[in-house]
Amino acid sequence: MTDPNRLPDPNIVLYDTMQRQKVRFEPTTPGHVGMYLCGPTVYSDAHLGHAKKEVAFDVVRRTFEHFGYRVRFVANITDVGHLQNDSDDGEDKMLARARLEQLEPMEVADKYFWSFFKDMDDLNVKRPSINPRATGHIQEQIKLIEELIARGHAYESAGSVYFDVRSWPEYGKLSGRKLDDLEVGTREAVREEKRDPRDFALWKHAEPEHLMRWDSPWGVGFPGWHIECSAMSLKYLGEGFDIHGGGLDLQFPHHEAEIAQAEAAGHHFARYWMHNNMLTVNGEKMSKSKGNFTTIQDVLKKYDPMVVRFLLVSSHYRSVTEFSEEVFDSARNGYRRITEALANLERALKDAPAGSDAALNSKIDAHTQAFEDALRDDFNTPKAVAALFGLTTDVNAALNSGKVGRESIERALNAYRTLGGEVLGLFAADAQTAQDDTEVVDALMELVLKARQHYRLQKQYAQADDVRDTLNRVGVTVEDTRDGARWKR
Ligand SMILES: Nc1ncnc2c1ncn2[C@@H]1O[C@H](COP(=O)(O)OP(=O)(O)OP(=O)(O)O)[C@@H](O)[C@H]1O
Ligand SMILES: [Zn+2]
Repeated sequence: MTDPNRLPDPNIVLYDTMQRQKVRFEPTTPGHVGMYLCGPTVYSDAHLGHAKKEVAFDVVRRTFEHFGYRVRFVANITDVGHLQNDSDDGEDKMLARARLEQLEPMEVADKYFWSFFKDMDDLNVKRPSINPRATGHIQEQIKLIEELIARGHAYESAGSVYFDVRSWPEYGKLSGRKLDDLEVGTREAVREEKRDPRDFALWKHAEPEHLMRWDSPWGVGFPGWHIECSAMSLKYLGEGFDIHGGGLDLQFPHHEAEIAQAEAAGHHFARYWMHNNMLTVNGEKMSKSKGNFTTIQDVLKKYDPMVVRFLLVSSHYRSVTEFSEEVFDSARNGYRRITEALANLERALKDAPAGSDAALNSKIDAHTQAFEDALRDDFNTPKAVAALFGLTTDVNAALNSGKVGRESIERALNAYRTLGGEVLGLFAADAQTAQDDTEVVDALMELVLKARQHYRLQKQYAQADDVRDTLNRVGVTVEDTRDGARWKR
């Protein structure tokens, strides 16, 4: 178990997209971390790409908690304002889906909100401390837009309000884009409403057929996509909060717009920016619009959720994760190696002698240290997983060489449960499953070995060898000792 009295670790380093380098994390409030993560637009089932992002930031959160910080993790739900093609015109993604499924827009939002949380629960992603929805924060968004108008950074036009990018020279600082190089993607009609085609919508006038609508100082309308995140992160995390996260593809325009909206209104925004890289299929980003996606639920029909999570943490959050059957198979084997060592330890604990094994203890401590150092260095999960494999090799060697003292077994079990379980989140239901399986497997093996013994006593050696060969084929070896037959895998 993570020590609940551990003092906040001052040596956590993270890659800050804004500063374009690794920097040491220094919290605004000592011992606390405020994190905001851009959540899903709830109009369809989540795919494996979304899982990469959620698991990546779940590990960031768990790492801070492990290192003695109290984390407030805010992740929003976008249920209005995200227009198709991420631009300022086109239909709202929620409304398009509502039409397709013949549902109320809020029914669509709730349906996919719950399916998203079911997926995340399955993947053992911790629930956010606060999970604000855009439609529940219309007042906060209107207030922020009013502040921007008052300061001369936004203007009303035909019932919509736009952010005036020319009034804010820092626009582009996160993504490194120059205003003059930006493409202009909107239709002519929308362009005519804007002073500059690159201005983006803060509030949109709602046509009579538009179902999601609210009163505002500028008439009936709905908020733009970006404004919700500036308003809700500041509301729940306060000025100059610590970390803002999201997918690399959100850097522009979404995060750029979030920063401009908050800072131009006079607020201090996020102090560190973290972005996860993409999950790819044949080298291309998995995405809904490309149609090359596999939903999390479809993946879970075939693979254990903990194997999926293991696959995701086996690559770094800032690296691309390529998705294929082969990658899954190797993740399954890797994950099994670790859970089998855990099960072997649990089995060994039952009749472990008292005492401790100094050599094994120091190996366990060294692997724990390597694991923690890896995570301190920009949440390097592949290196942390390598430390778990190192632990597994040493644990297996010790168990195979004879009886290990109870204290050392408990120390190893604690390392697995803390590092693999609490920090990487890899043993959700499985810690239980591994234990249940162990009991079943033990009972079955006892029966099988009894049957083999019976054949041998009857001098039916061919049958006895057949039992042993069959077990060998599935990786179980049988040893005949003076105390009877023993098996191991
Ligand atoms: N393949 C992916 N790998 C990692 N993160 C992803 C991937 N696809 C989407 N995300 C992240 O999930 C969040 C929501 O993405 P979004 O709903 O736009 O998904 P999408 O499949 O890219 O949809 P669309 O193709 O319609 O843009 C974003 O933060 C995005 O960065
Ligand atoms: Zn956002």
